[in-house]
Amino acid sequence: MAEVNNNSKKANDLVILDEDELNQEVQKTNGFVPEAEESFLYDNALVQALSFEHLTCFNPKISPAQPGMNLMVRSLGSGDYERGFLDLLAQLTKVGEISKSDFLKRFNSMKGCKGTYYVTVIEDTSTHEIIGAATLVVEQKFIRGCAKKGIIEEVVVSDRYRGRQLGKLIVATLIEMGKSLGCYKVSLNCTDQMIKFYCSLGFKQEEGNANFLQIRM
Ligand SMILES: CC(=O)SCCNC(=O)CCNC(=O)[C@H](O)C(C)(C)COP(=O)(O)OP(=O)(O)OC[C@H]1O[C@@H](n2cnc3c(N)ncnc32)[C@H](O)[C@@H]1OP(=O)(O)O
Repeated sequence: MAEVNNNSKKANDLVILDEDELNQEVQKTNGFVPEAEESFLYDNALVQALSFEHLTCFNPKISPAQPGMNLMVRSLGSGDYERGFLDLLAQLTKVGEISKSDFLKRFNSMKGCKGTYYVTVIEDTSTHEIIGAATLVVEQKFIRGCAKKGIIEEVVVSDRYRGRQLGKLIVATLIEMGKSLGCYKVSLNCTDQMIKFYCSLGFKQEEGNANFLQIRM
């Protein structure tokens, strides 16, 4: 549900739209959503509540609530298209041509899968640029008494901000988020070169179970 300003009525009239109506409004405006109406993929209170007190891998200490001057760790927002979120992802892999309308359709579809997609970003609040991102996907299972498993994907820090612990910060944020959401484990796959980085955050290669297989379509 979202509140939008309905200009055909009085200027301050607000109406509540369901998901389909919101998508129609987005199409009418070619994807543009005024900043005042920004919505977030998940509740930002979840990030702010995470404690990093027990973590020893940060020197100096930083946390999602205190990531450093002019930085903010939060959920992906509907306005992050303009803040360079996709340009940042392009530093990780191919992104392709994505219009604002495409972005918002995918954003709303993810938001509709409540409790599944936790795309998390770091914003430089002095420039309003997205300079770090990573995704936690929470997979629901039948095994282990209907358990939940977390998967970390698409970890990237802007090349202008690397070496400032922000990669560790965003991954540790998603690990702690997975814990607080009740995941029994969190996994990821990465290149050989990145193993040391992830092991420094507690990931382990399990003997006899460290293979990652795929078919590319
Ligand atoms: C599951 C996945 O998504 S895997 C894909 C990972 N992402 C990428 O490869 C995209 C391109 N790379 C990046 O965006 C960044 O280099 C990141 C996200 C990997 C690391 O971001 P940074 O903010 O630079 O990391 P941070 O400053 O927290 O570094 C922490 C440690 O990891 C090490 N490290 C950082 N990047 C790398 C790397 N590419 N390879 C090996 N080690 C690395 C650092 O040297 C540092 O080690 P130290 O604590 O011993 O000094």
